[in-house]
Amino acid sequence: MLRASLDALPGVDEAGVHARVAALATRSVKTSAKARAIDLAVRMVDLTTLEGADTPGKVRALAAKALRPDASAPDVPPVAAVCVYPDLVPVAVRALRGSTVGVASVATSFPAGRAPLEARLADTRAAVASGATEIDMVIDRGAFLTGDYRKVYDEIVAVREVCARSDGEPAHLKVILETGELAGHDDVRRASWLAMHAGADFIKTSTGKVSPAATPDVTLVMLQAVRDFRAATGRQVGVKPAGGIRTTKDALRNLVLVEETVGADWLDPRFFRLGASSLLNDLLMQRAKLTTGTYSGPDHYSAD
Ligand SMILES: O=C[C@H](O)COP(=O)(O)O
Repeated sequence: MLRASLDALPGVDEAGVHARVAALATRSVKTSAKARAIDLAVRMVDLTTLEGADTPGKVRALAAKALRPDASAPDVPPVAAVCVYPDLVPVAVRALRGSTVGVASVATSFPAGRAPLEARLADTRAAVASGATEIDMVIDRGAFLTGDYRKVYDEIVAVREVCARSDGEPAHLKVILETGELAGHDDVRRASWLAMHAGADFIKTSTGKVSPAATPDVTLVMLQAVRDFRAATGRQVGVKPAGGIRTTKDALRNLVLVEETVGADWLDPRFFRLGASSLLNDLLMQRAKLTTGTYSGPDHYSAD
């Protein structure tokens, strides 16, 4: 049944996707709309640190930046969430308590996911128990590539179950497809539908540890999937490109893709996020340039 419905999906017109992305890349955002677009992009950032060398101090600094991205411009909005490894969730939760900024955690033995399911569920439970409000899980790409869609589906359902929180509001589940390891756009479409059928709140392109990561082509295919999934089921699923998004130009290009593919309903941090470790300062620099006419050097901002 699951396989039949995934096999029934039409193939992706790769050349058509590429041409559409190229056409949209020539769209410029008018200066009058640019400031608003940059602020929206800031509100959509999942400010990420996923390094073996991460420390509580680094996460506290990141949380401070998430709350007030630019110390010299209090009107810059906070970001959507900080994204950290599970062991650093308690630090982020303490630093962000009482704010609107979420705490996302990459559970399920990120980034490879190569651990027994029980270990991946325990990883997720621990992150949720520590207060994570969002879980970014990886799918089993090995199972997906060998066609074992049922296994991938069942594991997403199982992770979703342990996202339940004692306060009644389940942690939002973002399902990372790691598109750079899939076999092509047809796979991206199939994996998107599989994840959405299994209950994903968001589908996310990449871990940021594999190249290519969030290419505009892949993001477009995933946007088409969430659009068609809502038309078929009535449920609106979010999209999170992540990995390699570094510049304001990249961010605004993503917003154009959203507007032109799925429309204004997705131009909201509840339905579109930008997973990035080094984007925020460029957004702040471009924003300051619009207001003051000059660039502040990178030293003006604390590290992303
Ligand atoms: O989930 C987010 C990604 O790990 C961020 O990747 P990046 O370091 O290339 O921005």
